[in-house]
Amino acid sequence: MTVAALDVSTFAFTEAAPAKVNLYLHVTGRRADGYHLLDSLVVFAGAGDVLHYQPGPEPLNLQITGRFGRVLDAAATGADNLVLRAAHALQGLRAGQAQGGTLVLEKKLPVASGIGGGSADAAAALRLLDRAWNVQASRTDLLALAQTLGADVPVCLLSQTMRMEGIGENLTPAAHLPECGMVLVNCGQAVSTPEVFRRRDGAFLPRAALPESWADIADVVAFLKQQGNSLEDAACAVCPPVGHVLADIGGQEGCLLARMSGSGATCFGLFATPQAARQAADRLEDVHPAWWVWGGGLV
Ligand SMILES: C[C@@](CO)(OP(=O)(O)O)[C@H](O)COP(=O)(O)OP(=O)(O)OC[C@H]1O[C@@H](n2ccc(N)nc2=O)[C@H](O)[C@@H]1O
Ligand SMILES: Nc1ncnc2c1ncn2[C@@H]1O[C@H](COP(=O)(O)OP(=O)(O)O)[C@@H](O)[C@H]1O
Repeated sequence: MTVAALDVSTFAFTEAAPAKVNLYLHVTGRRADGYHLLDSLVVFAGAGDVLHYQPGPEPLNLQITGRFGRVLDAAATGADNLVLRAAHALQGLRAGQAQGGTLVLEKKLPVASGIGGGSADAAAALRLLDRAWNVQASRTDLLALAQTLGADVPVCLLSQTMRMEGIGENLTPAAHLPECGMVLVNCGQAVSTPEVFRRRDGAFLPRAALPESWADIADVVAFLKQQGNSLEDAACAVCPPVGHVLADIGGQEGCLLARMSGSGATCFGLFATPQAARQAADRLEDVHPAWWVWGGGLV
């Protein structure tokens, strides 16, 4: 249900759900069940959905607003929504903790776009409701719950720079990036993750030799240029506009690196400063008003 009338500024609890960005993503192998093993450096952008919660006597319900709320309505409504699935999973962790109230999800991130919007929403719901319901679940319990909700939910629960391996369950802290800017661009075409994995070909890539610290953003970019996104070619085949998006980001003044995130179609550009990224985003938005474009800093 998309509702515009609720005044979320009066809601007691708010939680950000930042976009996940895979700075590099190597498919390193394949499990017996067909899932692909990954090695990825994951960061979180200042862009994101926002989740609000007001406890109340009514049964727990979710309303969705925002630019992409309507898209999500068609794709995942009611109890299937990752926010409600996360809420119910958390209730299951502590019998007797069930509470009612209204959740409002401001859906600002494009759906099925490689930046983990649904995973970020689920993770935000776990953080928010753990606090609101005073569940006080341990980090281990929350991470285990997160894993049952999706491969990217554990990293989104932490929402900090991490190296992600396995299919998302192996997380190790990674050095924070030096101050830099990021542009995110999505052409508006949803991309199917299973199809992109199915179309991927080529050799498995090795695990990257990730440094323990960065001197500056040039150091980060030099490292990232030695890596790649193993799913980029497949995503370009499924969704040819990805190639144009990459060229347009890469052609922006000050762009240090342009690459696709996750299984696409969202692509990112790295810049020296958040201001340079915002300026590039403004220019891209002028030329492509139908695209979703964001520019700013990292979390
Ligand atoms: C590629 C990544 C990288 O962060 O990001 P997104 O593109 O989703 O943002 C994730 O690993 C996405 O993981 P997840 O969110 O679980 O993918 P799902 O949509 O549930 O997976 C759909 C299907 O893709 C294939 N799949 C997915 C993940 C994986 N490591 N190997 C796979 O082979 C499987 O066929 C799976 O059934
Ligand atoms: N709250 C939610 N936000 C986004 N997608 C959701 C949500 N709940 C369920 N979904 C479903 O999860 C799928 C993956 O969406 P999303 O996380 O945006 O993809 P990606 O990780 O590729 O960016 C979508 O097709 C959508 O149907």
